[in-house]
Amino acid sequence: MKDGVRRFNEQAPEVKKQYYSRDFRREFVYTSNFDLYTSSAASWRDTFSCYMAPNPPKPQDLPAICRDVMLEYSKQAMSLGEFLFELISEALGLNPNHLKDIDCSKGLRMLCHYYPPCPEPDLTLGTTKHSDIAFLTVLLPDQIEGLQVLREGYWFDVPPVPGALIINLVTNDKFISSEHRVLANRATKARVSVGCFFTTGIRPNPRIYGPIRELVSENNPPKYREITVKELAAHRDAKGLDGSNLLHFKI
Ligand SMILES: O=C(O)CCC(=O)C(=O)O
Ligand SMILES: [Fe+2]
Repeated sequence: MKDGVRRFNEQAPEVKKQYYSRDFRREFVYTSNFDLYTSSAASWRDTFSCYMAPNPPKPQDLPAICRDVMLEYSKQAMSLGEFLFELISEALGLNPNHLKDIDCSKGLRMLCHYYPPCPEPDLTLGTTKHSDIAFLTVLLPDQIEGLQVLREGYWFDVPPVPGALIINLVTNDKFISSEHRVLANRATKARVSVGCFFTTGIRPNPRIYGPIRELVSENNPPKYREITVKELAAHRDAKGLDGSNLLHFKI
């Protein structure tokens, strides 16, 4: 999959240009800094993205150079995600199908990042501090380091482990969705990562989500108000990457 991201990004600008857009309603969007106009600094990275579920793109909407691998990889990520939702439901003391039954695994958005070597890495970041807004993220990182996670006020490097996937998720603060960032790339080769985000994003989805009713009580009251996935995604798009987007919905 990472080779596919590299192949796409290392094509001539004239070839990539046809996919470049800032209209995120398009099937396949290749862009640089989705938050260019809201963020205080530009990040040293390009990204292509696509919603792979529940309505997969038509194969012809994907660039031939990474089409097959995107379709196959997202299928595998979907099965892994469904399995993880079962485990997480059990870990929360719920029926194993609980999170699947409320459609947490319904939508899948793929974000493929390409971080070119940065000539002045102390002046910017690859990805600014944020927490993911999906129910669950399956991240395939690169062997080139850069990813850091915030823990008790300190930034810790996430060491690259060959073949490992990093899992991130959102709950009523039972499992905390970690804040993380990526440093600008100091290597001589581009850094690549692939995030599979379980979310329907800005696509229509009337379901209302909030802290799971079975888990809240007088002693453990809801910490967040109920919202739609679209509201959360629209908030993130308007505000850009900036710390925890969920905070805005905290009661
Ligand atoms: O590139 C990475 O390792 C992380 C990217 C990331 O945090 C994201 O896409 O939300
Ligand atoms: Fe992230």
